Amino acid sequence: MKIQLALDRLSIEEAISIAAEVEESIDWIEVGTSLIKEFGMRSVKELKEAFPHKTIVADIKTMDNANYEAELCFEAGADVMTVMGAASASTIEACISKAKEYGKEVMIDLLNVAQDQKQHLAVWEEAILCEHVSKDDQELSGKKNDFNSSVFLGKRLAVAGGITEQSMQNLSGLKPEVVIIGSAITKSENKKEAALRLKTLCQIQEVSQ
Ligand SMILES: O=C(CO)[C@H](O)[C@H](O)COP(=O)(O)O
Repeated sequence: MKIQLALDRLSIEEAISIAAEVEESIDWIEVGTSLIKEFGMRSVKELKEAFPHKTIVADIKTMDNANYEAELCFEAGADVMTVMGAASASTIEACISKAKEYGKEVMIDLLNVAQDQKQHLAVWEEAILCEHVSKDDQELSGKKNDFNSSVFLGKRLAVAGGITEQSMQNLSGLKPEVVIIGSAITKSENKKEAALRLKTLCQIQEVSQ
């Protein structure tokens, strides 16, 4: 299981500094949607320049205008871009084909995607499908992630949304390729130690699978 560090609601400088602090315990670095909205592609470019050896995920959450947004991400240095699973098939297909052109990857965000639609999305075997509990559902409706009840049909899975050291145990049945963790690291008093504990928990789950 890879840990994708989600960097949200930060300045670019803060994002780089946090990523540097926990670099050894994380695998992929996500330039969060909030950074992309606030600072544009400069955020992706500067994170890639700071961490050229890391996989950089541009969490652009494309809903339309796929070719344009995919080119923006990949030209800025992203290795993976995100597209919403609720977008049209032509939007998702365009992101995947643009990613192939650049030798890059696509993550499909399953926020608000019904189970039958997830089945259709599973045809994109090369893409990573991301089960996601939204910030608003967490913060405004008090929803907790309960990935235990998720029935996952695709080949490559990521999980995101309020994942903590405690909720990591809910992931054992799912065996995700990527665990996306933001606040549990970025808001921790000792980020380095929090990231290390999360990495250890991932390793324990891997050996027990
Ligand atoms: O995509 C996101 C918000 O839409 C976040 O990256 C994702 O939810 C992970 O952050 P956290 O662990 O803080 O919930």
